[in-house]
Amino acid sequence: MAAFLRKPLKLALVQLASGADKTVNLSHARSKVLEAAQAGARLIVLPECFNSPYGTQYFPKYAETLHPSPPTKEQSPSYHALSAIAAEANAYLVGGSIPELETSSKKYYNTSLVFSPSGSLIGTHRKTHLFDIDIPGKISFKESDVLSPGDHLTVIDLPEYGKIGLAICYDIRFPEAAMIAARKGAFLLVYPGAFNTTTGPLHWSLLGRARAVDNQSYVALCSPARDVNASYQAYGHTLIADPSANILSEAEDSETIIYADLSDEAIVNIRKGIPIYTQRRFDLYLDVSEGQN
Ligand SMILES: NC(=O)CCC(=O)C(=O)O
Repeated sequence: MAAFLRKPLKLALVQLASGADKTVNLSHARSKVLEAAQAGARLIVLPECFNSPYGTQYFPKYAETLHPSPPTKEQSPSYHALSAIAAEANAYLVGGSIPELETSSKKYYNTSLVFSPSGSLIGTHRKTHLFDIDIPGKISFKESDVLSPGDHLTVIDLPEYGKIGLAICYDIRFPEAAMIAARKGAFLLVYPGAFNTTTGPLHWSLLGRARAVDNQSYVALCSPARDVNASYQAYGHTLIADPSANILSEAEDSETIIYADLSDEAIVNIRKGIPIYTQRRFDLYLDVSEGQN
């Protein structure tokens, strides 16, 4: 069986505490990413909306312009900070997500930027499924009041290691995207996310483990730390599941970094033992990865 993960990889997820001041958030993210790199992590992940509070009222205020690429420092301080942090850490960096304003269409997106250890941008993902829910008496949220959905699924090649699938938070509820990334060879599915204290306890861990067991891939969910004074309280519980859907590491709700050592053997062994990859019945149902480039 071909290697999915070409060599062992230490993964770090930073459950970052951020507030209203973007400059402070960027500088705090830098110190936590460097701490993770110092501990040996070579792939480091930040949370959804890592440099701002999360909420529709905040997206326009914190939005940055990413096109034409590369943007200027004025257009996107976060782009430049993340690029510099990745280079300083000498690690791959999934820069959580930031609100993006595409000036030509005047549309806002929830966008993740991924940088290589040399600080080059190697991938982006615009959240494709917007978080529009209404659970009476509990939580009502409508990202689509402000945001537009992305129109691409995202798989990124980390040359020394292999491929990762990247999506954002609510995207995890749609198993097709994860399955497509895994069938394209992703060893890891990464979700910067910010579930809340209603749906978090219900589904966060379940969804992480579900995507792992469906796809026999590693899964990483990276949340902001909970801020009890925020209008939207993130669930926290950043976690890493292995390809057998065991939780390798899980945070509580305060700021922390969690780590896991990923290996190809864990993927190969579960796929040998429970060979769903060769048992699918595409004569009975569609292969969702068919036709996806
Ligand atoms: N930021 C998000 O997309 C939140 C998703 C969420 O909480 C959910 O239950 O799904």
